[in-house]
Amino acid sequence: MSHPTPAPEVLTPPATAPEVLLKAENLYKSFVLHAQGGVQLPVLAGVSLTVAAGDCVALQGPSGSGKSTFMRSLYANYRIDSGAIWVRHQRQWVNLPQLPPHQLIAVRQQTLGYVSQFLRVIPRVAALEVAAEPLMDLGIDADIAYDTIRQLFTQLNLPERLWHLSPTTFSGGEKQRVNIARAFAVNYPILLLDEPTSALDAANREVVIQLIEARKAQGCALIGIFHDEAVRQRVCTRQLNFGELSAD
Ligand SMILES: Nc1ncnc2c1ncn2[C@@H]1O[C@H](COP(=O)(O)OP(=O)(O)OP(=O)(O)O)[C@@H](O)[C@H]1O
Repeated sequence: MSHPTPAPEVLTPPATAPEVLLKAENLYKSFVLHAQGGVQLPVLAGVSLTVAAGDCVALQGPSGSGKSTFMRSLYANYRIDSGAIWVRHQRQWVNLPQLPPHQLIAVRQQTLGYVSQFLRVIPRVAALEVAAEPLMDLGIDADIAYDTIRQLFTQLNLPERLWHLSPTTFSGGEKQRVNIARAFAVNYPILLLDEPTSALDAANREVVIQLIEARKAQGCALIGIFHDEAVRQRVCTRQLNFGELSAD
């Protein structure tokens, strides 16, 4: 008598949650106005945020509620009063406020990118060089670095006649596109975006939305301030409301 062959067991792989790449814990930050009688201005009071690969978190809240302060603290531009900012850097967790300067530079070169609203320009340094600098700092071959930037400039519709000029005289939107090319040229695992489309027309806003979507799909963790609600709704997966204490 033959026995029925047991049906093979169907093995479904365990669902794995996206990897957490940044964890801000209980941030406190106040400004002390030394020139105005030492007045203390509390801005961040216990803000926490956990961001995983593929996430895009919008910082939301009224003007003056602390969005930029939080973002600058995440980049360690501002010293926080207390709390921790854990960043996944080269397969290890590092706490940004406690890093010695040379390690902070390494985190900013390899892991944590930042698109500020304003491009810092140096007279006589061409737009191509300004945008290629982060790639060159990583030791990328100059030909590859410049090719990457040419592609991004083309994608961002930055006229070729401007590429070899210093961005000193560029319009706001042209400077912003140089800044975006600079940050998107590197494959940072974490990207901070401070109003990346504020000076752009509709066509270039769309290009930036596509760049952000591509980064999300690659597993980048993004945190941004987007005053443009249409952009925010397209790219953000959730939001951190200032006034609330956490978005874990
Ligand atoms: N360097 C600074 N020194 C003193 N006070 C500051 C400094 N930076 C920000 N502030 C104060 O901190 C508070 C929060 O400012 P912040 O720029 O973080 O707000 P925001 O939510 O980004 O506002 P907006 O949407 O208008 O850009 C404001 O009251 C501001 O005056």
